[in-house]
Amino acid sequence: MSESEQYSRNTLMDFIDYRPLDIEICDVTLRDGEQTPGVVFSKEQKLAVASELDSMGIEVIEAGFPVVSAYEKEIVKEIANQGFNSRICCLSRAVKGDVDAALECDVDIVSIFIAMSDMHLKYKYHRSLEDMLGCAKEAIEYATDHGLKVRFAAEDASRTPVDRLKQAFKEVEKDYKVQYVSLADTVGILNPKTTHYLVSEIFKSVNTSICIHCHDDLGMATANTLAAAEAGAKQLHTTVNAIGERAGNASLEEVLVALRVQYGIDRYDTTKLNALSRMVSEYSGITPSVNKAIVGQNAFTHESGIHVAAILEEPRTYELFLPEMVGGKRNLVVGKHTGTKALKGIINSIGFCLEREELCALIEKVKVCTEEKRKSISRDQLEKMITQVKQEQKTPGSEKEKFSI
Ligand SMILES: CC(=O)SCCNC(=O)CCNC(=O)[C@H](O)C(C)(C)COP(=O)(O)OP(=O)(O)OC[C@H]1O[C@@H](n2cnc3c(N)ncnc32)[C@H](O)[C@@H]1OP(=O)(O)O
Ligand SMILES: O=C(O)CCC(=O)C(=O)O
Repeated sequence: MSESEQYSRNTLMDFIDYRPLDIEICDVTLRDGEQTPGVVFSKEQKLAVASELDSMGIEVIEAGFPVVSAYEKEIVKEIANQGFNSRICCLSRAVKGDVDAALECDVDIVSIFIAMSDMHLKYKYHRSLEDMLGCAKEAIEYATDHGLKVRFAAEDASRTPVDRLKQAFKEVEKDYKVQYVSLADTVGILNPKTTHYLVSEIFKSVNTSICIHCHDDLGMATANTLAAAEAGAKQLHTTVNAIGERAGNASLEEVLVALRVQYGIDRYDTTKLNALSRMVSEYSGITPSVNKAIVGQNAFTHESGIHVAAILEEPRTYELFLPEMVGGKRNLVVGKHTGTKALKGIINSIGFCLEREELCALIEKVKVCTEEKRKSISRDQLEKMITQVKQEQKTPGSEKEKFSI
């Protein structure tokens, strides 16, 4: 570890008793991500995203929900037959027809879900808990009898009594071989503490690996996913660019980078994250906000004079990790908040060299101009300004030209 990396470590982690995480990622971009209103991926697009996820080392890819349409089924089957290292999973209701569709797709795992919260039982199914659990057990039995591995997923788990979840998971565990039980925070009601409590309680009472599926309605999906991992969840669900129902899911980018910089898990190829984000952004038509962590346009963009001056000495002063780690690029912007050191560094980097007075004149011009126009200055505009300043300095007494951007 370099000296600057050492300085950049979160030493507060040393005071907390973290156990090493035993996790895997199940990326659900192609299923929950596609449930974003208006998003429809083509077969080629889903294959391209799956291929990138596979090459990054993502353990499980949820390729779709085959019963949704004939085309969806065809795509899931094609992804399942690519020979990826990632295991391929698909979604299924507790309905024989859905399991049949999964079987036709040659997936490795089928995720059979039911909700067991009073809310969903009453208003969605209009059926009793016993009835729905019976359907789930039948579907699980049918799937396992036909050689499918099964994840038993509790939709709306975060609004389901914990004892009810424990009981249901125990019953299923007793009679069937399921690979995972899954806890979904379907409406994003959890926070890191309640997530930790929920997962710890289930962890104590089951012998099956636990999955966590978080939504971002309160902006806590990534934090909750990590809290779940700390409480013993094995499989963490993510989507690229955090797309998904309503406010989306836990972001793949955030979870992978947090796992790396906070927990030392570095087996995923994070250098592909920015390219993958752009791919999903193009295919989904949804651009991440400029200040989105890791893949947003501003994630490595700096303007403030004090920051840029320090970054020119050592980027880690104002960057938790270097852009190369996530396939990103640093961008130093000239604008209202630019200082002399920053400006000098930036103009030197593009091949200009100014005397002290010229530099002072340039910075004044930059401030006036950006405050008037209320935007930063492009590279071309900067070069023109430099030429103007040089000209003005050569002919003292000449009237200063006003720069317009
Ligand atoms: C939390 C989640 O993300 S869950 C996944 C959500 N994803 C989707 O809905 C994918 C897109 N959906 C679709 O294309 C369609 O809704 C389909 C193909 C799944 C079903 O279509 P339809 O057969 O027309 O049913 P419809 O959507 O009207 O209603 C859903 C039915 O499934 C039932 N159902 C819902 N979840 C489950 C479940 N986990 N197990 C069993 N039945 C379920 C509902 O009770 C309802 O039954 P009903 O028709 O007897 O009232
Ligand atoms: O838990 C799962 O795997 C699926 C459920 C889901 O998508 C949700 O509840 O939001």
